[in-house]
Amino acid sequence: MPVPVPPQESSAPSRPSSTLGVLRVYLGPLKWQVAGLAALLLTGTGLNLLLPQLLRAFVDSAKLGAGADVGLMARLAGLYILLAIGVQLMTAGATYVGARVGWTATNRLRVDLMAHLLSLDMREHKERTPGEMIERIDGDVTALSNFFSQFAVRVFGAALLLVGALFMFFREDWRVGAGVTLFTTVTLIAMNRVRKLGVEPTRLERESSARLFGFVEERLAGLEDIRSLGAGGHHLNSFLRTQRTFFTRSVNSWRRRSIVWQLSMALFAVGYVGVLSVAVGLYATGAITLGTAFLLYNYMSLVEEPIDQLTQQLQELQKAGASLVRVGEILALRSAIHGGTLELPEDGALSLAFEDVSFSYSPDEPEVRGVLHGVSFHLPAGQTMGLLGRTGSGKTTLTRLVSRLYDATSGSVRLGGVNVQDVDLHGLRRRVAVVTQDVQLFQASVRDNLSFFDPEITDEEVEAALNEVGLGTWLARLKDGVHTPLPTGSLSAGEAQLLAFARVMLRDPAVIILDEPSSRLDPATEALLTAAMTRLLDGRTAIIIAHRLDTVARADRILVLGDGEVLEDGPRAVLARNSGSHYAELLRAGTLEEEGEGVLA
Ligand SMILES: Nc1ncnc2c1ncn2[C@@H]1O[C@H](COP(=O)(O)OP(=O)(O)OP(=O)(O)O)[C@@H](O)[C@H]1O
Repeated sequence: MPVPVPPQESSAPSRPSSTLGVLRVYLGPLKWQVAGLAALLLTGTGLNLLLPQLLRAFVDSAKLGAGADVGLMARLAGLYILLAIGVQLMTAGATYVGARVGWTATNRLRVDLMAHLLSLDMREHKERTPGEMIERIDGDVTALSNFFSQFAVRVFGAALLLVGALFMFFREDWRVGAGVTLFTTVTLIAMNRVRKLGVEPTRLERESSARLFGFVEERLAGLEDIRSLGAGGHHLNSFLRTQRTFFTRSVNSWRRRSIVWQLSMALFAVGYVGVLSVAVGLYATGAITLGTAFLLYNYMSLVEEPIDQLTQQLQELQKAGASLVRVGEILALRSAIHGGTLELPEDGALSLAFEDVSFSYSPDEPEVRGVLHGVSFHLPAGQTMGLLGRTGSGKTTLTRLVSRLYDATSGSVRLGGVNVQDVDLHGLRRRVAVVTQDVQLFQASVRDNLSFFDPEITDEEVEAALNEVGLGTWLARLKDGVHTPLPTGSLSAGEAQLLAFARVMLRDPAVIILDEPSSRLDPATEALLTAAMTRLLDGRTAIIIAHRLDTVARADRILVLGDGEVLEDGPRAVLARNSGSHYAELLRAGTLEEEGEGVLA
């Protein structure tokens, strides 16, 4: 089984950005299925139009009374049944092929969109909420899927049937044809106008529904806080208000929408009366047979169905159009971060250097002050650097530049002497591991959580990594070992950190960036973490955003950041001896956590 390779900015395949481009790329390879669909629809429509002709022949033969050819009538009835079954089979086939085309095209589009979003750089992600991204991948693509799968079948099929039925009317009598065509045009225009009345109320209803779900999701996520603050009653009241709005908007939108079918029923009642009156009139004058009168009535029902479909689908068509534009916009986004061609060595630690690095989250707005200013340091291979600084001084930002979540606005970041911008991105991210305080766990087995779903990593390797970070006894308690599902939220903060360490162990990176947990852990867990950290950092280059003196004490070097500038950088032992240094001051204060901010300010 091939190992899934995470999408990279540099290797992202070129994806269509225009609306037509999206259609061409995703429907193009399915051209034979689309052709098959058209054939099924055409045949089905043809058969459908033939049925009333058989009915006419049957009625006209029956009218002859005793002289009727019973054999012919039986054959006509048999043929009618066969054709009716044929129509049903064609319709079922067209629905199946349509759905298949729709799902195949949109599944590919969904995968491409997902891969594209994963490959976009952090700047793009910060500009959109995760909810918006989910709406693009799910909501818009589902709208498109409906469009691909149903539009062809419903709209194209309905249009074919309508044109066919009108043609048949003209064939029988051009005056009837002209009358029904006029009726069809007026009905289509009127229903379209009326349908528009429902658009805004429907939008408001959907907005309320989204708000209701958003409300529930947010409150469930913050359940602990809500309970501990005793805010349950307040939130329930807000929930009732949100629900009431949803209800009133739903009723309003239903009322508006119901006008459409009420109008449709009224118009068709008029249409049927008109056609029947004409048919009866023509029959009375002897211009047509009774069978033809039946035929006209039947063709009228073949006009009603497509008009209903067409007006219904028009709204879907508008929705799909808007989705197609939005999907095209997302696919047109290009990551500003591109990988280079150089490969980092596969083994061994690497030195890390910042050379006069400045960085701003908004490089296009010079009036916004950047986060890092002229940062320079050199961390020899295999050494650990303790990174200190008060909140907001730029510590996390500095580490983000190493794995190229962002690129320096000026200056360069070098790994093993090579500018990170010249290195292949996939390779870079494989060699640089980041452990944040906020460990992300997935609804998957322990094994998959550690290996990131890489089947090449064996169970034994996963077990070894867990044992190495001190989670051996925890693992022994699990029912199915590494295959036990790991429910989100089931781990303590310390265990989650240790799992994150085990993940890094499995990857064997050259550089480790570690944002140490700032929350206090119990002494036993701290001891475990410290031991695991020692094993993790052994023989690797590391930056630790340190919150505790213990951790800093293990660092070879110390760098103190203040407002994005290097306040102090040097070997820890030297700084500790220099009583005037920031670091020595911190040591005198006794703890980094409680008093660090005051000292570093
Ligand atoms: N994605 C972002 N977009 C814009 N500004 C950001 C972004 N991330 C951080 N900042 C800003 O950059 C500055 C430095 O943030 P950073 O997270 O690097 O600080 P820090 O030293 O790691 O702080 P802490 O110790 O609280 O984690 C802060 O003013 C912060 O508001």
